Amino acid sequence: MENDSHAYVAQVAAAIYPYVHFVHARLKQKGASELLGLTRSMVEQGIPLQQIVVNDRVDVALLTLAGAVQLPANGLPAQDVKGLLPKGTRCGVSVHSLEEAQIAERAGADYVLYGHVYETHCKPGVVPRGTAQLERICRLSNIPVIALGGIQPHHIPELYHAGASGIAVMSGIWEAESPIAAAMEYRQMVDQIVCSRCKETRVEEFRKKYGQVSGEEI
Ligand SMILES: Cc1nc(C(=O)O)sc1CCOP(=O)(O)O
Repeated sequence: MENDSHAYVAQVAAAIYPYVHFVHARLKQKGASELLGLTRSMVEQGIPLQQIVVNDRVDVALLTLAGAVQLPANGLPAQDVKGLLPKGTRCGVSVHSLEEAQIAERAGADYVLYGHVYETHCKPGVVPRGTAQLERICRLSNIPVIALGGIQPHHIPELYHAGASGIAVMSGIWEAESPIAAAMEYRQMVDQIVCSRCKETRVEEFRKKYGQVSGEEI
Protein backbone atom coordinates (compact mmCIF):
# COMPACT_ATOMS: atom_id res chain seq x y z
CA MET A 1 0.00 0.00 0.00
CA GLU A 2 2.80 2.34 0.98
CA ASN A 3 4.56 1.72 -2.33
CA ASP A 4 1.29 2.16 -4.24
CA SER A 5 0.68 5.55 -2.67
CA HIS A 6 4.30 6.60 -3.39
CA ALA A 7 3.84 5.56 -6.98
CA TYR A 8 0.61 7.59 -7.25
CA VAL A 9 2.15 10.73 -5.69
CA ALA A 10 5.22 10.33 -7.90
CA GLN A 11 3.04 9.96 -11.00
CA VAL A 12 1.14 13.16 -10.24
CA ALA A 13 4.39 14.95 -9.42
CA ALA A 14 5.82 13.77 -12.75
CA ALA A 15 2.79 15.19 -14.56
CA ILE A 16 3.19 18.62 -12.96
CA TYR A 17 6.98 18.97 -12.89
CA PRO A 18 7.19 20.55 -16.36
CA TYR A 19 5.18 23.51 -14.99
CA VAL A 20 7.19 24.09 -11.82
CA HIS A 21 10.85 24.67 -11.08
CA PHE A 22 11.17 22.22 -8.18
CA VAL A 23 9.19 19.34 -6.69
CA HIS A 24 9.52 18.64 -2.95
CA ALA A 25 9.72 15.09 -1.59
CA ARG A 26 8.16 15.64 1.82
CA LEU A 27 6.71 13.10 4.26
CA LYS A 28 6.72 14.80 7.66
CA GLN A 29 5.06 11.96 9.55
CA LYS A 30 7.04 9.13 7.96
CA GLY A 31 10.52 7.68 8.34
CA ALA A 32 13.60 7.87 6.16
CA SER A 33 12.87 4.66 4.23
CA GLU A 34 9.47 5.97 3.07
CA LEU A 35 11.01 9.26 2.01
CA LEU A 36 13.72 7.37 0.15
CA GLY A 37 11.02 5.29 -1.57
CA LEU A 38 9.07 8.37 -2.61
CA THR A 39 12.15 10.14 -3.92
CA ARG A 40 13.20 7.07 -5.92
CA SER A 41 9.67 6.74 -7.33
CA MET A 42 9.85 10.36 -8.47
CA VAL A 43 13.10 9.64 -10.28
CA GLU A 44 11.62 6.48 -11.84
CA GLN A 45 8.69 8.57 -13.09
CA GLY A 46 11.16 10.78 -14.94
CA ILE A 47 11.51 13.83 -12.70
CA PRO A 48 15.07 15.12 -13.14
CA LEU A 49 17.11 14.82 -9.92
CA GLN A 50 18.04 18.49 -10.19
CA GLN A 51 14.38 19.39 -9.74
CA ILE A 52 13.82 17.28 -6.63
CA VAL A 53 14.10 18.84 -3.17
CA VAL A 54 14.34 16.27 -0.37
CA ASN A 55 12.83 17.63 2.83
CA ASP A 56 14.48 17.24 6.23
CA ARG A 57 16.64 14.14 5.61
CA VAL A 58 20.20 14.85 4.54
CA ASP A 59 20.90 11.10 4.40
CA VAL A 60 18.09 10.61 1.86
CA ALA A 61 19.37 13.54 -0.21
CA LEU A 62 22.82 11.96 -0.15
CA LEU A 63 21.56 8.50 -1.14
CA THR A 64 19.45 9.81 -4.01
CA LEU A 65 21.76 12.65 -5.14
CA ALA A 66 18.75 14.98 -5.27
CA GLY A 67 19.42 18.52 -6.45
CA ALA A 68 18.46 20.15 -3.17
CA VAL A 69 17.68 19.53 0.46
CA GLN A 70 15.18 21.53 2.56
CA LEU A 71 16.10 21.85 6.22
CA PRO A 72 13.97 22.99 9.15
CA ALA A 73 14.98 26.24 10.87
CA ASN A 74 16.32 24.30 13.86
CA GLY A 75 18.13 21.75 11.66
CA LEU A 76 21.80 21.27 10.84
CA PRO A 77 23.71 24.35 9.57
CA ALA A 78 23.38 24.63 5.80
CA GLN A 79 27.11 25.08 5.22
CA ASP A 80 27.94 21.81 7.02
CA VAL A 81 25.24 19.97 5.10
CA LYS A 82 26.53 21.33 1.80
CA GLY A 83 29.98 20.03 2.74
CA LEU A 84 28.54 16.50 2.91
CA LEU A 85 26.55 16.60 -0.31
CA PRO A 86 27.89 16.69 -3.88
CA LYS A 87 29.14 20.09 -5.02
CA GLY A 88 26.30 22.23 -6.32
CA THR A 89 23.58 20.65 -4.19
CA ARG A 90 21.34 23.49 -3.05
CA CYS A 91 20.36 23.84 0.55
CA GLY A 92 17.19 25.69 1.60
CA VAL A 93 15.95 26.43 5.10
CA SER A 94 12.31 26.82 6.20
CA VAL A 95 11.94 29.94 8.35
CA HIS A 96 9.14 31.75 10.18
CA SER A 97 10.75 35.03 11.25
CA LEU A 98 13.39 37.58 10.27
CA GLU A 99 15.68 36.21 12.97
CA GLU A 100 15.46 32.67 11.59
CA ALA A 101 16.00 33.98 8.05
CA GLN A 102 19.15 35.81 9.13
CA ILE A 103 20.49 32.79 11.01
CA ALA A 104 19.86 30.62 7.92
CA GLU A 105 21.62 33.11 5.66
CA ARG A 106 24.66 33.32 7.96
CA ALA A 107 24.74 29.51 8.12
CA GLY A 108 25.10 29.32 4.34
CA ALA A 109 21.56 28.65 3.11
CA ASP A 110 21.10 29.15 -0.63
CA TYR A 111 17.54 30.36 -0.08
CA VAL A 112 14.83 30.43 2.58
CA LEU A 113 11.21 29.32 2.42
CA TYR A 114 9.18 31.79 4.50
CA GLY A 115 5.69 31.11 5.75
CA HIS A 116 3.00 30.92 6.28
CA VAL A 117 2.00 34.13 4.55
CA TYR A 118 -1.75 33.49 4.23
CA GLU A 119 -4.27 31.44 6.13
CA THR A 120 -3.84 27.74 5.34
CA HIS A 121 -5.53 24.69 6.77
CA CYS A 122 -2.08 23.07 6.90
CA LYS A 123 -1.28 25.37 9.84
CA PRO A 124 -4.50 25.44 11.85
CA GLY A 125 -4.64 27.88 14.73
CA VAL A 126 -1.45 29.73 13.72
CA VAL A 127 -2.01 33.34 12.64
CA PRO A 128 -0.71 33.97 9.11
CA ARG A 129 2.37 36.19 9.01
CA GLY A 130 1.22 38.41 6.14
CA THR A 131 2.93 40.24 3.30
CA ALA A 132 4.30 43.17 5.39
CA GLN A 133 6.59 40.81 7.30
CA LEU A 134 7.46 39.04 4.05
CA GLU A 135 8.45 42.39 2.51
CA ARG A 136 10.70 43.18 5.51
CA ILE A 137 12.45 39.81 5.33
CA CYS A 138 12.97 40.14 1.56
CA ARG A 139 14.40 43.64 2.00
CA LEU A 140 16.84 42.53 4.70
CA SER A 141 17.94 39.26 3.12
CA ASN A 142 20.73 38.71 0.61
CA ILE A 143 19.50 35.30 -0.48
CA PRO A 144 16.24 34.48 -2.29
CA VAL A 145 13.11 34.36 -0.15
CA ILE A 146 10.41 31.98 -1.36
CA ALA A 147 6.91 32.66 -0.03
CA LEU A 148 4.80 29.78 1.29
CA GLY A 149 1.45 29.11 2.87
CA GLY A 150 -2.10 29.54 1.59
CA ILE A 151 -0.97 30.92 -1.76
CA GLN A 152 -3.57 31.16 -4.53
CA PRO A 153 -2.72 32.31 -8.08
CA HIS A 154 -4.25 35.76 -7.47
CA HIS A 155 -1.78 36.36 -4.60
CA ILE A 156 1.25 36.06 -6.88
CA PRO A 157 1.55 39.72 -7.97
CA GLU A 158 1.58 41.02 -4.39
CA LEU A 159 4.07 38.37 -3.28
CA TYR A 160 6.52 39.32 -6.03
CA HIS A 161 5.83 42.98 -5.32
CA ALA A 162 6.83 42.33 -1.69
CA GLY A 163 10.17 41.02 -2.99
CA ALA A 164 9.62 37.25 -3.03
CA SER A 165 11.87 35.46 -5.51
CA GLY A 166 9.39 32.64 -5.91
CA ILE A 167 6.47 30.80 -4.39
CA ALA A 168 5.94 27.33 -2.96
CA VAL A 169 2.51 25.73 -3.09
CA MET A 170 1.19 22.55 -1.54
CA SER A 171 -2.61 22.37 -1.14
CA GLY A 172 -3.39 24.76 -4.02
CA ILE A 173 -1.99 22.10 -6.37
CA TRP A 174 -2.36 18.81 -4.53
CA GLU A 175 -5.95 19.40 -3.46
CA ALA A 176 -7.09 20.86 -6.78
CA GLU A 177 -9.49 18.86 -8.91
CA SER A 178 -6.79 18.86 -11.59
CA PRO A 179 -3.30 19.33 -10.11
CA ILE A 180 -1.91 19.76 -13.63
CA ALA A 181 -4.35 22.56 -14.52
CA ALA A 182 -3.64 24.22 -11.14
CA ALA A 183 0.14 24.02 -11.65
CA MET A 184 -0.28 25.55 -15.11
CA GLU A 185 -2.35 28.39 -13.70
CA TYR A 186 0.24 29.22 -11.02
CA ARG A 187 3.03 29.01 -13.58
CA GLN A 188 1.25 31.28 -16.05
CA MET A 189 0.80 33.92 -13.36
CA VAL A 190 4.45 33.71 -12.29
CA ASP A 191 5.65 33.94 -15.89
CA GLN A 192 3.46 37.01 -16.48
CA ILE A 193 5.03 38.81 -13.52
CA VAL A 194 8.57 37.80 -14.41
CA CYS A 195 8.09 38.77 -18.10
CA SER A 196 6.63 42.16 -17.25
CA ARG A 197 9.61 42.76 -14.94
CA CYS A 198 12.02 41.82 -17.74
CA LYS A 199 10.30 44.27 -20.03
CA GLU A 200 10.46 47.05 -17.40
CA THR A 201 14.20 46.41 -16.99
CA ARG A 202 14.76 46.50 -20.74
CA VAL A 203 12.80 49.76 -21.06
CA GLU A 204 14.86 51.25 -18.23
CA GLU A 205 18.17 50.17 -19.83
CA PHE A 206 17.07 51.50 -23.22
CA ARG A 207 16.01 54.78 -21.63
CA LYS A 208 19.38 55.19 -19.93
CA LYS A 209 21.18 54.55 -23.22
CA TYR A 210 18.99 56.43 -25.68
CA GLY A 211 16.93 58.84 -23.57
CA GLN A 212 13.13 58.98 -23.47
CA VAL A 213 11.41 56.02 -25.13
CA SER A 214 8.07 54.31 -24.86
CA GLY A 215 7.71 50.63 -23.92
CA GLU A 216 6.21 49.86 -27.35
CA GLU A 217 9.48 50.78 -29.08
CA ILE A 218 11.35 47.92 -27.44
C1 LIG B 1 4.27 22.98 4.63
C2 LIG B 1 4.07 24.32 5.16
N1 LIG B 1 5.00 24.90 5.93
C3 LIG B 1 4.64 26.10 6.31
C4 LIG B 1 5.44 26.96 7.17
O1 LIG B 1 5.01 28.05 7.50
O2 LIG B 1 6.53 26.50 7.49
S1 LIG B 1 3.14 26.58 5.71
C5 LIG B 1 2.95 25.11 4.94
C6 LIG B 1 1.74 24.75 4.17
C7 LIG B 1 1.90 24.99 2.72
O3 LIG B 1 0.95 25.81 2.38
P1 LIG B 1 -0.27 25.46 1.43
O4 LIG B 1 -0.68 24.03 1.64
O5 LIG B 1 -1.32 26.38 1.96
O6 LIG B 1 0.21 25.73 0.07
